[in-house]
Amino acid sequence: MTQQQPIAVLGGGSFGTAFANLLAENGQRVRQWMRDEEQAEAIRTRRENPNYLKGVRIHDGVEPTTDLAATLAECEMIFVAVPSSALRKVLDGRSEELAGKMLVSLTKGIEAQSFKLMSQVLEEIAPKSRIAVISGPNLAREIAEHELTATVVASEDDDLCAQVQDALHGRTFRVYASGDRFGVELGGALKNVYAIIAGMAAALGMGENTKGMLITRALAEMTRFAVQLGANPMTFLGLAGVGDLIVTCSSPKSRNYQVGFALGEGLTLEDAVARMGETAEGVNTLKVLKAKADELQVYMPLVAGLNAILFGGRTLEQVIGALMSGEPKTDVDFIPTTGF
Ligand SMILES: NC(=O)c1ccc[n+]([C@@H]2O[C@H](COP(=O)([O-])OP(=O)(O)OC[C@H]3O[C@@H](n4cnc5c(N)ncnc54)[C@H](O)[C@@H]3O)[C@@H](O)[C@H]2O)c1
Ligand SMILES: O=P(O)(O)OC[C@H](O)CO
Repeated sequence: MTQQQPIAVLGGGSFGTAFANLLAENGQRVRQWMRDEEQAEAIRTRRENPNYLKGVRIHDGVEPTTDLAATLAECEMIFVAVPSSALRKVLDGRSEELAGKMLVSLTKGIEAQSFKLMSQVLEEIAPKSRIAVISGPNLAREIAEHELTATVVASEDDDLCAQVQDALHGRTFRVYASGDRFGVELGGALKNVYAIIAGMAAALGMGENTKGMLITRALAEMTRFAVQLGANPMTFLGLAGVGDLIVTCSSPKSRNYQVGFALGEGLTLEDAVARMGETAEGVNTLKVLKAKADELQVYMPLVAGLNAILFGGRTLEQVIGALMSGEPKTDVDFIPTTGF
């Protein structure tokens, strides 16, 4: 009998660890690649990641490894969970090793210079591979602790979506499919910026009305931007849009929210990021998003306001004042009535 082929997860952080465990709990053999041999050895011997998701037992079906070439050679389905700043570095030059493989990005970020989403970077690095993305309201710790969770796998390749659904579906994890890879991935990247703002608002003790306004106007803003780039606005009404926006803007477990909270408490951006100690994609996304919104002339007052506070020397009070006294606007003006 042939042995079932292992599945790879690239990344030794919170999300890579949560996904490796999820797959192993579904009966898959998993190779979790990470760069740090000390961390891999600790997982091998203690069955716990020493740096992330403390207290979560790593399933025996997860084999940590630092051998990337062997991992890519052995696995057909490869989940990528390294930060956006590292993805290109990790896989560049491996086009032939990745040819024909199923590559699924879990990374929610935008490349700084190119404004490419991570699946677009994967496409460039590995043009002969099959590519999908996963995005949704998916806090790593909640997945690892078996809170009921849903996500979206998006690809133009229906068979790939079905195979990913098959690998991930379990008692506590449900996977919806979508053909809108760009919209799903863009939603996951953009919401991180608004989670920083929501964290700031929470630290300042702002009310529930404020939270409702913030999340709804954030959805308006990100959808307006996405439509300008040609995305389907309906995708933003799904799990990878409003679903992820709600969880990330409401939860102190979100690292982007934590950075915002620390900023609201008066820490500098540097100290806020250092105190949190994990990846907060929203900080880099904010910079590239602000530049792109300016270039495309898309009205994004929340992005502009946060950018002015973090990089423009404005105070929070000044920005709130400007946002509240802006010219009157229409409520739902961001979904075109035709064309989609
Ligand atoms: N944690 C979550 O709840 C969650 C949920 C959904 C999506 N994501 C996305 O997953 C991606 C990874 O986030 P995370 O939560 O695992 O981050 P993390 O901070 O928990 O871990 C990042 C990991 O990447 C590794 N890394 C950094 N640079 C590297 C490099 N050059 N080569 C190899 N490894 C490198 C680090 O050593 C660390 O193990 C992010 O884009 C994030 O937005 C995270
Ligand atoms: O911890 P964050 O802020 O990176 O958010 C995690 C996930 O993206 C939530 O879906």
